Amino acid sequence: MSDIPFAPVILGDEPGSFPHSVLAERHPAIIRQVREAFPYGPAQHRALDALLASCTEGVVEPLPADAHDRDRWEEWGAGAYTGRSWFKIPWLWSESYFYRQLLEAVGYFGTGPWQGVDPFRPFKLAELDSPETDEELAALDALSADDQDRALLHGSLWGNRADLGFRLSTGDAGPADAAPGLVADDSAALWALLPPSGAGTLCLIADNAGRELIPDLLLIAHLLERGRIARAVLHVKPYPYYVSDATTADVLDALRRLTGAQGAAVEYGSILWSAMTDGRLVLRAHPFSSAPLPFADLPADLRAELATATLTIVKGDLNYRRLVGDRLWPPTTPFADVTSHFPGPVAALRTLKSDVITGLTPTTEATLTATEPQTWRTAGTHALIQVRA
Ligand SMILES: O=P(O)(O)OC[C@@]1(O)O[C@H](CO)[C@@H](O)[C@@H]1O
Repeated sequence: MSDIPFAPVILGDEPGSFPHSVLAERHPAIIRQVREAFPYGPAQHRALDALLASCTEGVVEPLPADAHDRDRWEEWGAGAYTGRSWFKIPWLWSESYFYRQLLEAVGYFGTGPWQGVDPFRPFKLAELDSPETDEELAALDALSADDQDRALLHGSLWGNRADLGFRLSTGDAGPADAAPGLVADDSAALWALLPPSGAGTLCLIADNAGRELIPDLLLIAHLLERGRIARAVLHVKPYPYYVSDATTADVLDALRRLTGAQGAAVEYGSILWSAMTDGRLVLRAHPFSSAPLPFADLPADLRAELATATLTIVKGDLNYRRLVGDRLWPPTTPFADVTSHFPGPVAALRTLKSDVITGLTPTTEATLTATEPQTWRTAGTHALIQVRA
């Protein structure tokens, strides 16, 4: 990465900027929603009050002395950021730490009865049970064999619009815009890495549960069934994160949703069920998956594992920020340059929901800037498929 231009790390300290609005508005809204979603007791409400005060007007507070992951967070930078304003440290770090502290407040990591209760589960289940999910599953019945590659890839890509944290503060994404929906499309390179009769392994670093995870699972089932891969490793979060990020429990809920559906969805569900049973589909919930750090800092074990993959698909906006670095790159910075640290071939499937962007052509950047100067980076109305082989 030495010959690529310097780009500043994104902070949340500029009023009016997207990162500032996430810290100042989205996080308080998430605390409010979580508070209303469960009959939490007085101690949990007090802890949520304290988190609200800390994250809006206060400073980063340390984890409890006996927190199981206190040392890990020290390694991830807690020593440097404790005592500082949430707005004046890297935005990626602030956001991740917010979710860690929110789980602390509701007792997720405690030894009491709320241990392991996902504060976002009601939102995730509502989405999984929605009529939109029914429609998306029913649409599988109409897919011809020739359409499946493209439709399932695009289903997984645009499924990334279904992000509950995003919708909490903005409402659903709007209609398609003047500039093309796809701002970069390396799908030919992606398919070239996954030829029929492939014996390789796909790693998919998942993003959201529900209406994003279902199409991710459908894509995996399709690739296994078509023989484009022999094995898949699905990386999920070790604990609830960014409201809707997928955990193991969410994968199981999604799988049950498929097997309990009708038509083609059931067949996809049973492909996945048997692949999990016989070891062709493996789940991983590595602690680094919810680390506040870019993928350039992958720990050695995860780096070695991803190095063996035929292809790693990195889903979603947050994972894109971690893949290329959460920095204000010039939009035409080559994607291959900013992902040269990654241990193997990598594809990003992402709808644009934050300021980070790389790999655009000058023409695409100019069109977007001219037609949608305020919104193209963050509104979730554009998407990209970028590949570094
Ligand atoms: O990773 P995802 O689900 O696609 O998006 C996560 C997101 O909604 O959260 C961040 C702001 O909180 C942004 O990176 C992005 O807009």
